[in-house]
Amino acid sequence: MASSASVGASARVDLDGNPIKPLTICMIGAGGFIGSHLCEKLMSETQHKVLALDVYNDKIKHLLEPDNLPWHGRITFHRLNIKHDSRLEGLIKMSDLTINLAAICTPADYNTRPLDTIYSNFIDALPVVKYCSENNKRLIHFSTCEVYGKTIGSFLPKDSPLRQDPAYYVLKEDESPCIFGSIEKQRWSYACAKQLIERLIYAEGAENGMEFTIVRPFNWIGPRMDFIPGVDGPSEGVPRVLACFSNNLLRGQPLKLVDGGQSQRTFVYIKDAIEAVTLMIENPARANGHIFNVGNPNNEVTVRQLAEMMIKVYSKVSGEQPPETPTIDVSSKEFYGEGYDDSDKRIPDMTTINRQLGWNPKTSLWDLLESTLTYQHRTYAEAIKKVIAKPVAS
Ligand SMILES: NC(=O)c1ccc[n+]([C@@H]2O[C@H](COP(=O)([O-])OP(=O)(O)OC[C@H]3O[C@@H](n4cnc5c(N)ncnc54)[C@H](O)[C@@H]3O)[C@@H](O)[C@H]2O)c1
Ligand SMILES: O=c1ccn([C@@H]2O[C@H](COP(=O)(O)OP(=O)(O)O[C@H]3OC[C@@H](O)[C@H](O)[C@H]3O)[C@@H](O)[C@H]2O)c(=O)[nH]1
Repeated sequence: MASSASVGASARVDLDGNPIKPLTICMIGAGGFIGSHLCEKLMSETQHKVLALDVYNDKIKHLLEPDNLPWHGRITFHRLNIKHDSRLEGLIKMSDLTINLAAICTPADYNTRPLDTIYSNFIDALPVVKYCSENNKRLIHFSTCEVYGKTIGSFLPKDSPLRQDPAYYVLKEDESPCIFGSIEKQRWSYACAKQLIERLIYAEGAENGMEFTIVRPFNWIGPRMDFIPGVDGPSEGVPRVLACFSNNLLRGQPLKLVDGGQSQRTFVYIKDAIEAVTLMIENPARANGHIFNVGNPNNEVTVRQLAEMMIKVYSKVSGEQPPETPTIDVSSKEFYGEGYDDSDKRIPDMTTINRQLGWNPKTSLWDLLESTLTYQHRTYAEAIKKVIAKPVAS
């Protein structure tokens, strides 16, 4: 099987050996964490054109300027909010493929801004699906591993041996149920909105023949994820865990473990995950009609173990001593507020993506943290020193 990434740009072939035709891709949410890495990959390794739509472009500025970049003319930025912009349909019509990444996707928002979360993840995605269906355009939609919610095993007694049986916790696209908490646990507003848009896309495929692929990312992490509060984001903002812990490390503060850091996650390096998305883009016959878990089942840790590893790696890359009190426990109510709840464990089943696209992640958790924290230190350490030195206005 020929790898699409291993051959030169001029002679690139898909997984079945057919030459890859250059596509025009309408990428919505291109200015975010995943979008910025996908744009980088598409510009440096392929001949595809990208219409990059977002309200911000800070994370892709290096791809847009200056004019003499080798991919000049293949990427154009369109500053627009898909909630209310009549240009959206035209841009989808001009493209061969639409990729929708736009979303509110930070857990601190799910229980505190549930309306914005539901609108962003369901209502705002509706016109994108409609325009793709009506205009016979292919759609790659970004959903989430959160649609699985909690594992079946989490409902078994604590000492049940069945908890060790993968049948009770491995998450399979075509078999696992979606298990959310009660309505007052507003954490699940995001997962529920994502689930309904998945069902709508699936139904468009079944009833109207729309060509679609749904991606369920399992904690993709790497450089440019979210923001560092008080530097390139609001001081009171709460980003996802990688940026929360990076912020604590940069400031020499203890890392906060929500409810003791007992939840488990599998983390995958963004650059590995982007390889999977590129395969989906360039192998429509293998990707259409499928839902794909994209994660790294070998990189499982509790949040406490993640914190401990990040402390060690940061000390290595920065040359600084770890904080005297490395971690502290905080309750979820104190950290996220009322209505928070959590996924207990997230191991992706890899059968579908292995079979359809032959993809496997490569990077260990230690290695991906080393490159990511090197980036965080290089990008933010000086800025943090300045913020800390600034006298607080009285
Ligand atoms: N990073 C992960 O591990 C992860 C995990 C599961 C799911 N996802 C999903 O992947 C997608 C991308 O995630 P990300 O980590 O890059 O998030 P991100 O927040 O970095 O990127 C989302 C981008 O969408 C843009 N956007 C939001 N609403 C918009 C609107 N109305 N109009 C125009 N642009 C808008 C934002 O400005 C942002 O740049 C999301 O759908 C998210 O739910 C990501
Ligand atoms: O400072 C912190 C931040 C977070 N946490 C914990 O770390 C874990 C991971 O938190 P993240 O912020 O990365 O978010 P989650 O993994 O819960 O959800 C994410 O999963 C997939 C995507 O859809 C979203 O990007 C997001 O919802 C949670 O258990 C959270 O409670 C801490 O213990 N301390």
